[in-house]
Amino acid sequence: MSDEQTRLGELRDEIDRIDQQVMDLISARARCAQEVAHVKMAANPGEDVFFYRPEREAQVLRRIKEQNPGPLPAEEMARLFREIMSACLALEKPMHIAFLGPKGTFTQAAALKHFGHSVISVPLPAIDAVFREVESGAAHYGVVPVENSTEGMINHTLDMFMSSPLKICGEVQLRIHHHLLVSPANKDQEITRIYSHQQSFAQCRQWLDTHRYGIERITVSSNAEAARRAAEEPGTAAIAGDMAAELYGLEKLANSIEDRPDNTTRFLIIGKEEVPASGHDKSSILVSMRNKPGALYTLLEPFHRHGISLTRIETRPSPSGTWAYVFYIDFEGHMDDPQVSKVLAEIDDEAVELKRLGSYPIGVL
Ligand SMILES: O=C(O)C(=O)C[C@]1(C(=O)O)C=C[C@@H](O)C=C1
Repeated sequence: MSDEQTRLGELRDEIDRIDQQVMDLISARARCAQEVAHVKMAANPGEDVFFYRPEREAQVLRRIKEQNPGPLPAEEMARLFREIMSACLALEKPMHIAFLGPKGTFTQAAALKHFGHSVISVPLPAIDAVFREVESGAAHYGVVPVENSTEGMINHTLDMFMSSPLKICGEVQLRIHHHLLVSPANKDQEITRIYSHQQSFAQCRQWLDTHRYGIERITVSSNAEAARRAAEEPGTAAIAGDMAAELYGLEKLANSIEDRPDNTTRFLIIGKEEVPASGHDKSSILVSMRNKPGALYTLLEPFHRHGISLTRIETRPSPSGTWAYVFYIDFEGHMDDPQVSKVLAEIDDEAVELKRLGSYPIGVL
């Protein structure tokens, strides 16, 4: 046996021993999570038990990132623990997560990034259908896109909060990489049509104008639908992401064709519960102000005075009348924080309506 083979043998024996220890420790952790479930059920007999604890998960993942000794990158270590916690939660209670489908969309990728792969993910055809699924209790939580760094807000999601009783329980950001995809059978054929979602065409506009100018662009309901069509129709391609490419067995003609290298979409987790503070949180509100001079100043000034940072403000037309507006505001902090409570109390005095959409941990992964 060569020196190399001897050394490899020793190292692999060591890896086997470590794997056994890792497995024993993960199993001990899973038994602990089962015990946690019993404690939660005993404390709330006959009631809805919230097994999923977003604030606790955020704290665990933050600690892992802070204390990771290397050589694995902190992001990678957090992803491994994300999956371990996901499997532990599934032992407590299998979670049904509704998302804007079909299968293979970026929203599904976001749902799996946030909850891990041990959930049951349920594709639905529209944003309002995701809200309804969670409102009816058919799904425990929902995942919907809310804004893209290139294309701006997804107004349909914002507008749903005007009428829905659901709360925002979390957020997750996903780097969006679009690829030009073809079926292996069509690889050498001339492409005469490209399918994609309207947002993806917008995010790849310059690349398409430079590299595929003049080829017909056909807008469909999702990237995954575009990939499905490209898999079936000769002479076509799709612009979609990795999940859709994998699902429909497509090959990449061109990789990461989004115009902006930082192209990112933010998604919201919606559910029925209010989430306690995790120590690093964000909150969202909807406010409708009287239409009078200085209304926007009156709304924003308390945030400035109490030292609360706004992370987003959007204006939407109010459903109640012409030229009336609703402000959608995200800010740092939790609604239980004394400073935040003061700001909201002041706004409440001035606003026609203030709706608290929820406080939730700032996305960790
Ligand atoms: O701490 C809890 O409440 C648990 O249920 C345990 C645990 C975990 O595996 O760490 C599992 C699911 C929750 O979402 C949060 C954490």
